[in-house]
Amino acid sequence: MTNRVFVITGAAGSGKTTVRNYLHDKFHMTKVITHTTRNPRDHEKDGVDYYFETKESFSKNHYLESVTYAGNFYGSSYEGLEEAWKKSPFACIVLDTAGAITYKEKLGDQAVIIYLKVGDTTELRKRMECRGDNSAMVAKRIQSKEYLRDLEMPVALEGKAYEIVNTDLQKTQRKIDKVVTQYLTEPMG
Ligand SMILES: Nc1ncnc2c1ncn2[C@@H]1O[C@H](COP(=O)(O)OP(=O)(O)OP(=O)(O)O)[C@@H](O)[C@H]1O
Ligand SMILES: Nc1nc2c(ncn2[C@@H]2O[C@H](COP(=O)(O)O)[C@@H](O)[C@H]2O)c(=O)[nH]1
Repeated sequence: MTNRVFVITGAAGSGKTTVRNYLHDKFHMTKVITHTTRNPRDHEKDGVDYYFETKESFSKNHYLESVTYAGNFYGSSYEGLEEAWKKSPFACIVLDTAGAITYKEKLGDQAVIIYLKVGDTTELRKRMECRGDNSAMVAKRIQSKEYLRDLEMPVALEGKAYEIVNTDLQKTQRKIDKVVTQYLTEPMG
């Protein structure tokens, strides 16, 4: 089976992490843990949700791609992806749209991009607040140019990504199942 990485992208609060966890639980995909300099949220653990870094330690890793998002650095390492593929042929990762574009450019068909769409920005804000995000952080995030950019599928991903509207989570899961099944059942190359 060809190694693939399922890249879940979309705006903050659109449900990327929820879908990534579904891919892990249902299809046993290995999660690629990324690196960030932002502070952990209350429930987040180092090495599980992210590798939490200082600016100095962040700069020492070897990244396939890295970005600045709402004033913090984020990056995904080559080693993280290779390690994930040693455990299972299908890996999954959560990235902003800039990272998703880079994955598609660098990995071609090995990167399966799923863009989650939630058009209602009031709903996105509500989801972040319900998740327990600090309200000052939410206010900063929704004013960031990266958040505003990720509200729409980027032109560079048109025709190269699956777009799934994530309002009803059960419907989303069914659509995700259809996408993944195509790759599970493809003939040997
Ligand atoms: N379809 C849905 N309907 C309602 N709530 C949802 C849905 N999908 C996810 N959520 C909830 O919305 C909140 C945000 O989801 P999640 O953390 O997965 O988003 P995210 O895109 O990873 O966000 P971020 O980029 O800010 O980390 C969570 O509390 C999650 O349980
Ligand atoms: N391009 C990358 N984007 C990443 C990476 N790790 C996470 N992210 C995305 O950043 C924003 C903000 O994340 P948050 O956890 O602070 O809400 C979100 O869109 C993530 O998907 C990465 O390594 N590269």
